Amino acid sequence: MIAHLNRRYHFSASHRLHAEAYSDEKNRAVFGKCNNPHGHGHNYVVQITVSGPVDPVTGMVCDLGELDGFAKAHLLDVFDHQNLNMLPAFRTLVPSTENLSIEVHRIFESFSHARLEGVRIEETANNSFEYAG
Ligand SMILES: Nc1nc2c(c(=O)[nH]1)N=C([C@H](O)[C@H](O)COP(=O)(O)OP(=O)(O)OP(=O)(O)O)CN2
Ligand SMILES: [Zn+2]
Repeated sequence: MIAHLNRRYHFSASHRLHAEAYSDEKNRAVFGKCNNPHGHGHNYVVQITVSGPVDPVTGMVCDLGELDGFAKAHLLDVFDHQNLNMLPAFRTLVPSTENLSIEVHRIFESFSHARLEGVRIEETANNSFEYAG
């Protein structure tokens, strides 16, 4: 019996949407206020979905503690209170939430206690993005 487990994590980070391939003028035209050189911040909400057989003894897909420990070490300790543009993953990649979702998915592919089904990130109350690999 396969079940899905969803878990939400929160971190705050700043970013600037800016493509090196574009001129300053085109960056301003494409990204608007999000191209402000001083950046701006978000309180990101990351939802991780994993799946697996329900263990007949524990009744669990996986122990939430295992997922929380992985998220702390590989997500929260890496992204919280950081400037996303300065992180290795986004040195040459625009830190849009689409790209952030793909990066977080890449990270959680290494979680070994259940199968990663997808990543959903809320950037603001109005914007959310999903990536399922
Ligand atoms: N396709 C994408 N478009 C945009 C992204 C993104 O990640 N992918 N991100 C942004 C911004 O980072 C921006 O900060 C979001 O701003 P905005 O759309 O204005 O957000 P809200 O509408 O929720 O906030 P308001 O204060 O109501 O404007 C932009 N586009
Ligand atoms: Zn933003």
